[in-house]
Amino acid sequence: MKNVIEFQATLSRGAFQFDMKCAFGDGITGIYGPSGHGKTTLLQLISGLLSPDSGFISIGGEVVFDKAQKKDTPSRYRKLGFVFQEGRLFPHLSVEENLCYGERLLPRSQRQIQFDDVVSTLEIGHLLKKKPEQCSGGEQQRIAMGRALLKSPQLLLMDEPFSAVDVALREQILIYLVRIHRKYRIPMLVVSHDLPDILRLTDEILMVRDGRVEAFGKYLDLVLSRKMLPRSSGEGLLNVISLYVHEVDKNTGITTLTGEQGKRKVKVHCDACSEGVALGREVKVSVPPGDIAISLQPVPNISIQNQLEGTIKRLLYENGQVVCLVDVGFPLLVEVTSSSTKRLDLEVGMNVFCLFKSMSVRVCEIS
Ligand SMILES: Nc1ncnc2c1ncn2[C@@H]1O[C@H](COP(=O)(O)OP(=O)(O)OP(=O)(O)O)[C@@H](O)[C@H]1O
Repeated sequence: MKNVIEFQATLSRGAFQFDMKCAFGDGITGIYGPSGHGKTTLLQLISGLLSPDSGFISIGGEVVFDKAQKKDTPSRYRKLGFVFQEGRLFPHLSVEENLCYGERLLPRSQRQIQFDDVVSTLEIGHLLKKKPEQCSGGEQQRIAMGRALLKSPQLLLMDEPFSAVDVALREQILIYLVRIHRKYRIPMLVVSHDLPDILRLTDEILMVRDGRVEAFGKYLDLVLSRKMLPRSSGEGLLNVISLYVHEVDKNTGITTLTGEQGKRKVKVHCDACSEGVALGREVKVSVPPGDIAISLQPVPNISIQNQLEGTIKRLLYENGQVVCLVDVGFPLLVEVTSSSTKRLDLEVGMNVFCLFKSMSVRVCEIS
């Protein structure tokens, strides 16, 4: 995969020292880390809102900052779109004028993304004549995304796009972000301190701590290399699995999803799949590792519908909790207490059943 962004920069802000080197490809990368550790600073440096003390930044092959060459392209000339936490729309302009704001800075020849196309992708056509204050939080976020897209950017930067909205709207914003990425193939850097939100979008994660890159890679690799184990119980981890719609039972509302994993067919029941999802469609679902129980045998006469058989591949001990990686045809992370691990004599190589309710399976993306 070609790197779209090459980044190396230092910045001193009082006691806070920022020093990062990283490169990003054309997919979605989640920037994850605790509050105050430099996630926003990274985006601000890439966008030109802040100037590094030293370093080099290139976007899409174009050098936008090079301390040695005294080059520092002003933010408005960098080919990127920035979506802030709270949207930051111009209150005195209509939605339509807000959308056109970014586009207007571009010569016509460089406008690769069309206004009507963006309006229909983000479903904001009915809002065009309104003022931002007359729009809901989720609508304002979509307008901000539209404004960023209409700059025909080579890169989209999203700083906590979910934090100012409630849970239901978060889901919607996630869906629009995936839609934008699929349609326009613009690389995205998405900052969040909520790991599940990031994982619903991507498994490519840059972990930031103390102004530095703590780790960078695929989510499961980071977990298995112990770089991303929860520091406290209930924090963070999530299974995100791609499956296909196999059957929808209209009477019970239960959807059966399947995945062809090697020679095995794995079935997962879920009751959150929206009506009208066509058979055969690919869906991404999430299951929290803490919602999964381990049993040594299948359990008959129980309401729990999902009982996936698999083999324990790894046991990772952290803070009295155990994260167990079970291969059920796909890798499944399961959180168990260390006392249960002892009681069941769980070991690598054992055959087990992973039990979880259909209600624990949440759909996070329908392709
Ligand atoms: N304008 C500023 N002047 C001086 N220091 C600042 C300024 N803005 C932020 N900082 C400091 O820089 C550090 C990194 O801040 P940054 O906003 O990048 O963190 P973050 O990881 O994005 O946090 P959050 O998740 O809370 O947004 C913090 O210690 C913060 O106090």
